[in-house]
Amino acid sequence: MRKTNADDPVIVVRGLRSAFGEQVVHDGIDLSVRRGEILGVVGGSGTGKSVLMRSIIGLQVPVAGEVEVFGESTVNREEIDLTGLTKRWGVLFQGGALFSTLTVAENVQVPIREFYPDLEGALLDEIAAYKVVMTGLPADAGPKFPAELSGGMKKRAGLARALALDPELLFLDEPTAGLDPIGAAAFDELTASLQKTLGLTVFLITHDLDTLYAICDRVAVLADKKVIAVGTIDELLALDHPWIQEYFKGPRGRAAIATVHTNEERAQAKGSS
Ligand SMILES: Nc1ncnc2c1ncn2[C@@H]1O[C@H](COP(=O)(O)OP(=O)(O)OP(=O)(O)O)[C@@H](O)[C@H]1O
Repeated sequence: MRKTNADDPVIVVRGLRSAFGEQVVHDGIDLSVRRGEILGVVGGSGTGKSVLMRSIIGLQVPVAGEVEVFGESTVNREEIDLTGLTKRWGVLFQGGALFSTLTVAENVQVPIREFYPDLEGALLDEIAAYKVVMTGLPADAGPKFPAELSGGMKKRAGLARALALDPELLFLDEPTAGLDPIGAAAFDELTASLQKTLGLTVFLITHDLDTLYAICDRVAVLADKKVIAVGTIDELLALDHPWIQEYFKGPRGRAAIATVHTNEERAQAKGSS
C-alpha cells in the first residue's frame, strides 16, 4: 500500500473514460477531492454524475483512466480487493436503496454484519440504534420497515446505513431529491453537521442549488463529457461557460442567491440584537 499524507487528495480521477456500447459518457474526466471538503457535483441530467460516483467506488469499470481513493486504485475491481477501502466509505444511493424486507435497524446492520460477522446481536442493535438517532430519526424508527417511512425519513435511514462503519468518506447521490424545501434544508444541515463532527469528506451529487450554496465548499461541473470547472461558486460565476451561467444565474440560481442573502441578513440581525 502506498504511503499517503494528510493533505493528499482523498479521491483522484485521471483521464476517466466511460462508455456503454457506443455511448461515451465521460471522455477524459480529471478531478481531485480534498480531505474534509464537501464537493458538490452538478451537471445536466444524463451527464454521468452517478456513473462517475459508481466508477470511483469500483462499481463501474471505466474504458480508460485511473481512479484512486485514499491512494489506492479502484478500477479493474476483478483484480483488486476493495474490501479494505469499502469499509472507509459510505454510500447513499439515489432513492435510498434500502432493503424493503428489512427494518431500518436491520438495514443499518447489513454492512456491519458483512465486515464483522462475529459481532453479537445486542452490540449490533446498540450500534444501529446509535446510527438511527445520529441521523435525526426518532428512536422508534429502528423497528419500522422502509414502506412505513416518509421520503425524508428514508433518506435519513439510508444515511444511517451509509454511516454504519464510521466511514471517512461519504458519497451522497441526490440526497435532497424529492424532499420539500424544509425537509431538504434540514437534510443539508444534517450533512453539514455530520461532516463537521465526524471530519468527513463528502462527494455530493445534486441538482439542488440551495444545497450548493448552503453547504458545499467547492462545486465540480460536468458537461461536454468532462469536468469543465471546479471551484467555489464565486469562482464558477466568473466563468463564461453557457451552462454554468444559465445554471447559476437562471431564475432558480437567482432565487438560491436571494435565500443565502436573506439567511445572512437574518443571522447578522440576530447577532446584533
Ligand atoms: N448501466 C447502464 N447501462 C447503460 N447505460 C447507462 C447505465 N448507467 C448509466 N447509463 C447511461 O449513462 C448516462 C449517464 O447516466 P447517469 O445516471 O450517470 O447520469 P446523471 O448525470 O447521474 O443523471 P441524473 O441527473 O438524471 O441522475 C445516461 O445516458 C444513462 O442512460
